[in-house]
Amino acid sequence: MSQMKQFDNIPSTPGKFKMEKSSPYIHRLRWHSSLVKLTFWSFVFLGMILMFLYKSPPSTSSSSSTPDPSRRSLWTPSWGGPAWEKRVRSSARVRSRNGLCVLVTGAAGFVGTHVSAALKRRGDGVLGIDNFNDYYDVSLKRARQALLERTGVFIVEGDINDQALISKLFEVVAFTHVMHLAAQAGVRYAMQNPSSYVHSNIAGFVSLLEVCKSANPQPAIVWASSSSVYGLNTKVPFSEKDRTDQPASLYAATKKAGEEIAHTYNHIYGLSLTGLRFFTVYGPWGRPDMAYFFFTRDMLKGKPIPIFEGPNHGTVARDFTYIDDIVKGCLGALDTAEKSTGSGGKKKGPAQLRVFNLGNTSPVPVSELVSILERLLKVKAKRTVLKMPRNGDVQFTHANISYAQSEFGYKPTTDLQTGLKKFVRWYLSYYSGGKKSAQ
Ligand SMILES: O=C(O)[C@H]1O[C@H](OP(=O)(O)OP(=O)(O)OC[C@H]2O[C@@H](n3ccc(=O)[nH]c3=O)[C@H](O)[C@@H]2O)[C@H](O)[C@@H](O)[C@H]1O
Repeated sequence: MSQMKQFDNIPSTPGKFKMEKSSPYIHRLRWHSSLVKLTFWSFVFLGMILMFLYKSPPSTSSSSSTPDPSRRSLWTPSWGGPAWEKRVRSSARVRSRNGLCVLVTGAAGFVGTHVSAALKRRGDGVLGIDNFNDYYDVSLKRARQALLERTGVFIVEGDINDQALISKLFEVVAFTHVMHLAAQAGVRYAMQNPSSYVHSNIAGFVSLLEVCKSANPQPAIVWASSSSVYGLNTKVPFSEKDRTDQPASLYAATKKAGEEIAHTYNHIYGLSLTGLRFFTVYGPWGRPDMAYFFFTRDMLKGKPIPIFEGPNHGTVARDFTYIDDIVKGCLGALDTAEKSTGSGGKKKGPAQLRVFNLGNTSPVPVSELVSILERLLKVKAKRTVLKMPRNGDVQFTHANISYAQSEFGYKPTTDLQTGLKKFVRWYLSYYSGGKKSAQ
């Protein structure tokens, strides 16, 4: 303590320290005190170095992580080390004969959670990765993570733009498949934060493909495109053969870009790539930014519900698709994905390139969705009819699913009434008793 006092007396700004003429005794005293100071600071410095080495992951490569610059980063990269690798290996271990070994990106997301759980249930090896960004309520993502952890799925916290991390995962596990679901979703939010779409849906996808093309063996990749690529098309139902060159939102444009990028990596490197055009997926553990979710929340709070209508009071409708049907489609696409043909970054022959609609084939007007919710919640909605804003929305979507049906027997079986019933049951139990509040 007395020693500390001595140090306290030393001016902290060396430039302001005034040297005085002094006696030899004082000189000796100063010299002695300098030695004590030097020893003390050496220990402090050494301690800091040891602390730093202890805290940092053994792999130096994590320092190259590049979280989304446009968004508050809620995770600190911490990966690597024997214990971490053991968790990665154990989560990805295949437990059934001929099972797949799948890296699921966006595993704490809505579709990612359901697909990961379904794969794990069949005995496939599953490892998740998610950056836990704050686009919507992070606690919901954490709850999904906890759910998956209970089934033995480990989610690595990291960004798909972190090539060092993804490469490390491929070093530790020879994934046979990648289910790529990490994305910046939402058609309207693109007006507020355009760069987050470029970061996740374009740069992130390219980063992931760069690692996949160099992996040995290369995995087969199934990834989430979107019904929004049909943009301003008016011919229904939407078929994979239709044009997709008039997107109505930046979200749609980045998904369309993803389809072109997939073509390139398939062509140059022999990567097997399957894009799935999801049609307004809904269900338990869903995304709070989607209409069915926040309509439910706001109706329960007695708040008004903005219902969009098209020109001339035209109906706005969606081919709402229940999550379990989407999961079956994802598994079907994974199971029928052929192997990539390249190795070590070199193409050896032509590889599979596919794109499928995964919809429900029966569009429902948004006003009808609200009526179903009214019956299920036993609440009268305060409807406010608004003109559909020109910020990314399209008036209707309707999938032709015959291609997915013929390739892997895709056949949706859940109508909106049944699916919403399951969603509402989940919603009420998840947010029960005011323990958690929907944001
Ligand atoms: O298929 C997709 O690829 C996309 O599906 C989803 O987009 P959308 O179909 O637009 O879903 P969602 O916002 O729930 O609006 C549903 C309906 O409610 C109407 N809607 C919406 C908001 C509102 O305030 N009022 C309203 O009437 C609105 O006009 C619409 O008719 C995903 O979010 C997107 O990430 C992507 O996956």
